[in-house]
Amino acid sequence: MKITVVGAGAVGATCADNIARRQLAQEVVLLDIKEGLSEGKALDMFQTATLNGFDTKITGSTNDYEKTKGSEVVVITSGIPRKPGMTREELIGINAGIVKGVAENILKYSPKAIIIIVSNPMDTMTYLAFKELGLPKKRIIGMGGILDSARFKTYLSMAMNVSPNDLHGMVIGGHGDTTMIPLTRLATYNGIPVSRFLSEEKLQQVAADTMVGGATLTKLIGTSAWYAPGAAVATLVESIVRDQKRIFPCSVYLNGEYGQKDICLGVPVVIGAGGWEKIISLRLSEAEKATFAKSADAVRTMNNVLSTM
Ligand SMILES: NC(=O)c1ccc[n+]([C@@H]2O[C@H](COP(=O)([O-])OP(=O)(O)OC[C@H]3O[C@@H](n4cnc5c(N)ncnc54)[C@H](O)[C@@H]3O)[C@@H](O)[C@H]2O)c1
Ligand SMILES: O=C(O)C[C@H](O)C(=O)O
Repeated sequence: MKITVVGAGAVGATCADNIARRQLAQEVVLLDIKEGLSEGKALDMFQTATLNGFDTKITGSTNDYEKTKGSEVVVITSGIPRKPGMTREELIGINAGIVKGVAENILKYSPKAIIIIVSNPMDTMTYLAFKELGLPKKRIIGMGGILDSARFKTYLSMAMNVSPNDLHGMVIGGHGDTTMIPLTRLATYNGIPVSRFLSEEKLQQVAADTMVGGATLTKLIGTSAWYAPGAAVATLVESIVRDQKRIFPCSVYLNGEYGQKDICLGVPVVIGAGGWEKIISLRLSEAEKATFAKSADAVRTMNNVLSTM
């Protein structure tokens, strides 16, 4: 198994590190456009092999796609992150060109790869990759909902003072400050609805904190987050590589599901060796359906910007 991570910045490097530590591949290739960056980070990371107990080979590459040849999974993190006060959507002007160019190069050397899109605005970048590459829809997966759900469970655990590992909950819809939908009604504490433990007001606060989770970190750090994003991508990769058939909310191409067509948006999917294998249809309330439709409208507006570029 060979996995390529494009972009050796904060998220890409953390993702490669998590993939190596979990021994998900024989080789991880880290590629970046910046001279020497990926080679340096790959070597530094490989020097942790005897310390962290893995033997995955980590190779750096400065824009040489030949080294990525035959990758079975490719993660695209290349592109600029937002600064405090910005939205993810503001990154479209620069990141669309980067993602398009990178995806085309990847396809030349790894035509059978499952491609994971991380660069923001993620839902629109996933749609762009799907349209440009012409690959089967199940091989294009946008990562955002796994991270947002991890944040949702973290905020729930802080509000309830319980282990996040006993909490289950999902965030669907767009990966944006105003487009994500934390499904508070369906969240449970080991199968028991969390509404039994938190007031509606507290639950709404958890949802609001989750939605601006990325913006909160960007304000604190000065650039966007990487530990949880890198781990979230590795968790997605693990379900593919180990064919685990786990259910995660991911941005996938919808063709009528959830009442939406011709859009990539976060919905629960089964992730296995084939990429996203099946969309799980949730029984949403009328209010949740309306919020999902609104989220789709906002993402579609961003997708329409692509045709003006
Ligand atoms: N989907 C998510 O959940 C999620 C989470 C975190 C970050 N992000 C997004 O991921 C992206 C990367 O974030 P980061 O913090 O790692 O940024 P970063 O600036 O640390 O790293 C980005 C890297 O991409 C490289 N790059 C730029 N153009 C390239 C090209 N054409 N080919 C190869 N490499 C290229 C840069 O040299 C840089 O090293 C941003 O767009 C950010 O918004 C998404
Ligand atoms: O917040 C960002 O801009 C980066 C990423 O999408 C995140 O949610 O951490």
